[in-house]
Amino acid sequence: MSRFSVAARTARHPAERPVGDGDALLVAQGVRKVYRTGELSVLALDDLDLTVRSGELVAVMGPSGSGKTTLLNCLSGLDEIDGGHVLVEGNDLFEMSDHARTEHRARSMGFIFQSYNLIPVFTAVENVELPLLLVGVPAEEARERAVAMLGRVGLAHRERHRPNEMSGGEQQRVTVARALVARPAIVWADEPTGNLDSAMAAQIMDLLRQLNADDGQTIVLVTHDPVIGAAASRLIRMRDGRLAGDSTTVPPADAGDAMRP
Ligand SMILES: Nc1ncnc2c1ncn2[C@@H]1O[C@H](COP(=O)(O)OP(=O)(O)OP(=O)(O)O)[C@@H](O)[C@H]1O
Repeated sequence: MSRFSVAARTARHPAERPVGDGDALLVAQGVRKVYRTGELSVLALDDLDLTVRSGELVAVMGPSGSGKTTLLNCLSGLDEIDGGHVLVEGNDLFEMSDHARTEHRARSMGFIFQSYNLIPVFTAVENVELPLLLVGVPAEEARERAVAMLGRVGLAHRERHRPNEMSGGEQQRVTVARALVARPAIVWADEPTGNLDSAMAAQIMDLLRQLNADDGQTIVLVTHDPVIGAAASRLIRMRDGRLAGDSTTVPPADAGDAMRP
């Protein structure tokens, strides 16, 4: 077991949301997305159906241009769709006003991007507490929860560091802490290990696996890396805007360790 796994276990929070009961958390039905540029149009999602259950760790793979990032952006409500429905915890994202969708996203979703997207003038703990402050958690409680979350990702000693004072792997662990601190229903990650070397990538995936296993945190991640994909509990393959494969596996408990060079 890695030191991150130990930290995650020993500093565990009580779950604030019932998890892992196999209920459908997200249901996408007949989702279509068309990009139009002048006369050209690209059908990026083609009548796509997908159900994600509470507690799943889903990897989305597929060739470049197959629609992985579009799927993430549309199913999280970051981008508009051209047809179909996306229900998150029973709420149809695209029947809400833009304002309501933004609020719903802030309360029920966390995001991890390849490029970290941390606020450069904020310290690690200020970055992590931000999602809590945005949904009205009192400052003192937000700070306590952010500090605890940084401990869980193995960064207690970096609390007061700014992003440019941390390694890429450390910055990505801060973004993991920021994405999970509010215990969102679902965390979306687009190439979360894309900027990291293989050892750092393995640490981040190990951390995500541990948070998924300990808290039942639902995570959907897009990756090009077959090693990362194999460490997920469910692997979805995309081709031409459609699902081309969907397999559920139970990776061995030490899959994270096996990824390490
Ligand atoms: N903003 C956009 N405007 C026009 N076309 C777009 C836009 N974004 C994506 N596309 C097109 O939509 C299709 C799906 O793109 P998407 O980025 O979702 O694929 P992807 O599988 O994530 O690719 P990659 O692995 O290269 O990141 C591609 O044909 C792409 O060229």
